[in-house]
Amino acid sequence: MLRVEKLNQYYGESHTLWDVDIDVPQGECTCLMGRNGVGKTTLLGCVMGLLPVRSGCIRLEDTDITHLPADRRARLGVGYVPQGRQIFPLLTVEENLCIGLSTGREKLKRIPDLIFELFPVLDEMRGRLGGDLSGGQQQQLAIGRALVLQPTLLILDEPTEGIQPNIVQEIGEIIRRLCAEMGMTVLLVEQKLHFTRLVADRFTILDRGRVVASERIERLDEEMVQQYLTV
Ligand SMILES: Nc1ncnc2c1ncn2[C@@H]1O[C@H](COP(=O)(O)OP(=O)(O)OP(=O)(O)O)[C@@H](O)[C@H]1O
Repeated sequence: MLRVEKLNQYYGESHTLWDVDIDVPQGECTCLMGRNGVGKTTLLGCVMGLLPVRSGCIRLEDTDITHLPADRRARLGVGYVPQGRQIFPLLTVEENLCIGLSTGREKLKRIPDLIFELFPVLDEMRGRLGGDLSGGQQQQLAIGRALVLQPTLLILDEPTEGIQPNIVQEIGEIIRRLCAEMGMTVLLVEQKLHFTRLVADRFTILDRGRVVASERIERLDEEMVQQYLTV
């Protein structure tokens, strides 16, 4: 579904991603892992079209998207939930959800019922300001807002960061449903190991901008955890 090949990225003269290859199969959840600063968010930024790449290739199904602007990628079905959620605190829940409607692949007129089915709390809080929601509810809103565009590939950057455990569990179950029941493809950055083992089918570990492991999640062993993930 998504294939990144020999990707190199620089911030100025600083070489950040080195010949990165990653394969994200259709209908599965792939987790990008690694310690702080290894390049996970940078890689997501490249896939989303928010950062230019120096060389290499990014393919979405049969389309080479390496040099397409971010809005074209969104229209091709790439949804993004950024780190820190970035919801609009002074807009209501409903207004936050509506933001993406007109930029979708088809011009959608209303928020799909699925969003409120997945996140009943957003239905209950439609009229409340985004800024009044708890951190967990804001994360649900950010995921809901990305789903309004009905993406085929959903990208999430640390969706459980700073969130209470019961909502972490709920978000995990929703990601599983998106893949298993709706055939959505998910690429996620996550640091919490137990959450990763719960939701991911596959993992890729980055270390200092390079891919050092790419396997099915059952193959994530203690040695890799110690070598590349433990701080
Ligand atoms: N805008 C920027 N300009 C220059 N260097 C940057 C910029 N953003 C990130 N970096 C550097 O690029 C490297 C990779 O950062 P990145 O945020 O992609 O890592 P990460 O694995 O997502 O880390 P974290 O888990 O802390 O979010 C780091 O050394 C970081 O300092």
